[in-house]
Order: sequence, then structure tokens, then C-alpha cells
Amino acid sequence: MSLLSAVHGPADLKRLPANRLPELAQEIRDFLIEAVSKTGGHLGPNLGVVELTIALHRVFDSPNDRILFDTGHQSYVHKLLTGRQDFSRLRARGGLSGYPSRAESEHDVIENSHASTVLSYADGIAKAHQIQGRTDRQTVAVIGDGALTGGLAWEALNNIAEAQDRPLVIVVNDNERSYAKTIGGLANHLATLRTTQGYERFLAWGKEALQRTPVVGQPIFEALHGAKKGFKDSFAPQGMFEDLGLKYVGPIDGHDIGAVESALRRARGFGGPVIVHCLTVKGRGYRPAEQDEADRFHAVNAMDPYTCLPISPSGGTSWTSVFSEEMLEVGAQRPDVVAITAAMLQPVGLAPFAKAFPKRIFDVGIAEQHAVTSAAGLATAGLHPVVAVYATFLNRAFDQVLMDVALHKLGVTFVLDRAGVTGNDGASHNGMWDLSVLQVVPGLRLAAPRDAEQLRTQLHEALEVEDAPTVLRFPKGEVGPPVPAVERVGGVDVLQRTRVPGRAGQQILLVSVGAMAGACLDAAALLTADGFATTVVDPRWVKPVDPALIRLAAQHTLVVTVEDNGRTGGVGAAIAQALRDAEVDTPLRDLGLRQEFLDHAGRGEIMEEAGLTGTGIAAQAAAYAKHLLPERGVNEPRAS
Ligand SMILES: Cc1ncc(C[n+]2csc(CCOP(=O)(O)OP(=O)(O)O)c2C)c(N)n1
Ligand SMILES: CC(=O)[C@@H](O)[C@H](O)COP(=O)(O)O
Ligand SMILES: [Mg+2]
Repeated sequence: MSLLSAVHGPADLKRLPANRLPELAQEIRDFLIEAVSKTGGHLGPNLGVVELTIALHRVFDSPNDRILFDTGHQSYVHKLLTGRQDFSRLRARGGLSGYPSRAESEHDVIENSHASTVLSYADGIAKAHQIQGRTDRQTVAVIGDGALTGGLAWEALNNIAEAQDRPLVIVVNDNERSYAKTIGGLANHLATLRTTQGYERFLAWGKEALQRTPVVGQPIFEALHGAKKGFKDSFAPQGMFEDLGLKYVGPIDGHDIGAVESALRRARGFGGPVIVHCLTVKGRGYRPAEQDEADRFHAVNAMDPYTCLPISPSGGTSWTSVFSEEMLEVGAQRPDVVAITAAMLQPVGLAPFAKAFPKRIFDVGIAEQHAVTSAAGLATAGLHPVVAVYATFLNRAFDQVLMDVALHKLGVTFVLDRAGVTGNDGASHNGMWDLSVLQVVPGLRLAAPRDAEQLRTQLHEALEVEDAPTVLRFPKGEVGPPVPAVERVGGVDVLQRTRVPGRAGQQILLVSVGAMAGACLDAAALLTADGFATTVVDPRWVKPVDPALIRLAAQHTLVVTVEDNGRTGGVGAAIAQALRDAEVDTPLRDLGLRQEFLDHAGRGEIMEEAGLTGTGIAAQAAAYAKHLLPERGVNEPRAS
């Protein structure tokens, strides 16, 4: 029987003798490599926190003590040690979430996978413990060096440092990586702390050497141990953290369980805010990950653990790669265009642009708000920035888009990858907000390309706009086949007009938003077979609503809009408002995602469940038509 299989919770872990822990760590690594290779997931980050998480659960008493993880993608070991060892359906419907989940365990707290939040949560929880007089409860926040580059983390640190009497343990998991190497002054400071002989290591050596020295050794050690900042600085300049008023412990070898436990025990007893700076290796113990220069196997698809070849290779071209290639063209044609990423150069497809135009790319760290307002600065000075982020992460910078870019009428282009349902990363990763949230931004123009050609075209159209923010949004995965237009009415592409024998005119106007075009064309075929002559259109630019769309609506009996976004305040809602404003009373039904937090599952499963497939769209549209239009003779065209 393996050690791991006998660990059903932290109590079992605490009973293990220290000399068995390296064996347990190896079992966990073997488990992670085998299990995550099968399902896909965050293999590299979790391989890097095996010893750290073992030490956390041996020193602290979860769930009474609250152990929080930032971003949470590195919580697999935490799950293994807290009674969850069935990873067979990791991130799949009905299986374990890829992030902490309160529905799964009382040991879990933060489910939001947006980075840099953990210190604020911890500040709040620590304050609550203090108010409640719960001196028996510790608050422990694990934050990566990448997440530490986010502004919210510094807002929290500013507050945490204020209360010297409020116990809070901050564990900095410093593996020098976000996806790529972590950037910025903070990363450089952490490097300083890493490279000068760690105070802890010196202290350990000093303790060993001095305590062996008879009579004077111990007093000298005590004197050194209590040495003021000056002494510490001479061995490991603490600078920033201590200057903030935070006790700093480290740097600690994050793969030495004993050393981490010792540091955590000291931190636990400190009685105030304390940072434990752990040095780890992302992908530790799995050579292909350790040697992966791109991102240390930050997030892998299902693969053969020996060859690292994908189990099911994704054959097609991705939306991201289309954007990536076109940005190279843009870079060559437009010297005024610069690009910004928030620590996701590779995932958003800007790596080739960075290679070709190294002086025109900025990686700002996990700092979307800074990315947007620095883009406003760049635009103010006459350049045209392209800010490329995952759609869900732009939420964090809404005020910056609204006030720093749109209020100033600046030409900044936002490229939102992973828009719509992403699925396996769970509720906080679905990009199902932008088509709603951005509707309220005056002057902002929003495009949703339906295929590769439209992505290229709309990117160039966006870059021509110099007096307002422009947004392009497209989903995760393959871009699919070209979807040609048969006609353009105003700015609206007509993709198809179907005919029903014996019926005059068109009944249903099917408004397809972005990547929903394929499903809408499938739906049109089914609707036509069901007796509804259907016109499928793609507005291309969905904000502002094109007046041609209003004219088309007036020529139809029913309008059905289809978007891979939450329904509330989405494109359908905007078009309905535009129809009301134009006093066009054609009934409209808007199809989209339920305005809920959607549990992790495959993208296709979620879209099927939402009725955002050809059959689903057709069934809903037909039901509306039959229900809404009996008095008008369902298939008779309205008097125009
Ligand atoms: C607001 C936000 N932006 C971007 C991301 C995407 N993201 C997920 S993990 C990660 C890197 C995190 O680096 P670090 O905190 O150092 O953790 P590590 O993976 O190194 O353990 C990024 C950029 C995110 N989750 N949240
Ligand atoms: C944790 C996080 O935010 C990212 O690692 C995300 O999981 C990546 O998603 P993609 O796999 O869609 O790039
Ligand atoms: Mg890191």
C-alpha cells in the first residue's frame, strides 16, 4: 500500500515520520505525472509545490486554519492531501475542479481563478478571526511570484502591513515563472533575495557551527539570531518586504520539507504578518517540464507522459494562431502599432510579434489594469496599442477601459482570446461577460469575427479607429472553415437566405454573433425544413448596432439572436433596445448562455446544454415562431 493512499486527510499526513516524507513526495509526483497526463491540467505548477504543500498541511491545521491558494491552479497536491485522490475526471463534468472548490471540500476557500486575489481574501479572513477572537485560527495565503505582480496583491500588502498584531502567514511560491519568466522590479527584487546567501541558510549554518562551540557558541548564536535588520541586510537584503513592515523569513528551499516546516512553524508563532519566501522549481521532478523553456508545462493537454506527445492532436488552425500571424503583418505595415500582454505572451499569440519587433512588445506581468492604462498612455503619445488578454481577465480592467481609454477617446485595440465558453477551467475562466460589460462603454466599437478571414479583416478595421477603443473577441480552439457572405447590407454580412417552397418572403432573421455562424447555418437548414424561410446574418461589428440590422428586422416576422456570451445585457439585448428605439416591433428572442457561473465541463457539453448548437438554436427559434406568431399566419410575411 502506498503512503499516499493511506493519507485521507492532514491528520494522516501529520502521523507520518519525517523520514518517510520524501517517499511520499515522490509518490505524489508520480501520481501527478500519470494522472494529469491523462486528463490535461496544470502539471508544472503542481509539481513545483509538492514539498511546500506537504509542509503546509503538517504545520497548519486545515480546515480550522485557512489555507488559501492564489489562482488556485496549483492546488492539486492540496486536494490529494485532503481526501481527494480520484483525478480520473479532473476538470471534466462531474470530476474534480482544476481549482479549489467549496463544494468539494471544507479545506477549500477561493474558487476564483483570477490571479492576485489571495492576499485580499487573507486580509479579510484574518481581520474576521481577530474580531471573532479566534486566536486559534491561522490564515495562510500561498501566492506565486507571478500573482505577486498583480496590483491587487500590493493593495492587500499595504493593508496587511498596517496591522502588526494580526497574524497572517504569506507564503511566496517563487519559481521565477508566470508562464514565461516573471518580469519587473519585483521579480528582480525576489532574485536579489534568492541570489544573495539566504539569511536562513546562513542562520542554519551559524546555528550548527556556533552551537558546537562550547560556552560562547550559544550566546553568540542568540545574539546573531536576534540581530537587527542591519545584520540581515548584510547577508540577504530584505528591503521591500521589511521596509513595508512585514517580517520576512527566507529564502527557503521550497523542496526541503524540513526547512519549509521549520520556517512555517516560526511564521505561525510570529503573531503578526509574515512572509515566508520559498524557492521552488516549476515542473520539479519531471525533466520534460523542467526543461520546457516556454512555460514549464504550465498547462498541458492530455499527453503521453514519456513522449509528451498530445493524446488527441488538435489538427486545425486555432483562432489564436490566426491573430498571431496577422499581428506579424500588422507589425510590418504599422510602425505605430505596439502590443501588450499581461504575462501571457505565448498563450495570446504574441510571441512571434515579440520576436520580430522586440522593442514594440510589453509584458506587464499579471497586471491587466496597468496594461490598459499604460496602453492609454501609449495612445496619448501617438501609438496604437493592441492589448491581448483572455476575455474573462479584461473584467478586472473595466474602469480603465471606460475612463482611461474611452473617456479620452483613445485608439486602443483590445483582442480578447478565450471569449465565450472555455469550459474545463470552470466558472471564472468562461469569457461570457465582455459582450455585456462592454456595451455600456460610450464610443467603444466591438467586433466578433466569424472566421479567420474576418478576424484578419476586422483587426485591420479596428486599427484604423484612432478615436475610440475597439475590441475583437474570439473563442478558444480551432477557427473552423471559412464562412462566406452572399451579400453585404450596410455593414452586415448576409450569410444565407433560405427559401420555403410555396412561401413568399422571409420569416426568421437569425443574427449570428462571431463564431456562432456555423451553428446558425445548421439551424437555418433545420428551420427551413420546418417551413421557416430564414435569413442568417453576421453583423461583424456588434457594437454599435448597425442600422442595416434594424431595416432587416423590419422585413422579417421574428428576430433570433445567437451569442456565446451571457444573455443579460448582451448583443441580443442591445439589438432589442435598438429595435425599440427605432419603433420596429418585430419580436426578438435572444439566445445565449444562462447568466450563471457555469461549472467546469467540456466546451461542447456546455454549449449543447445551453442550446447553442444548430439543433438547439433551431428548436428554440421554431418554438418561438410557432408560439409568437399564430395570429399572423406563422409563415405569412408581415405587411412591410
Ligand atoms: C487576472 C489573471 N490574469 C491572468 C491569468 C492567467 N494565469 C493563470 S496562472 C498564471 C501565472 C501565475 O504565475 P504564478 O503566480 O507565479 O504561479 P505559478 O504558475 O508559477 O505557480 C497566469 C498568468 C489569471 N489566472 N488571472
Ligand atoms: C490558470 C490559468 O488562468 C491559465 O493557466 C488557464 O488555465 C489557461 O487556459 P488555456 O489552457 O485556455 O490557455
Ligand atoms: Mg511562479
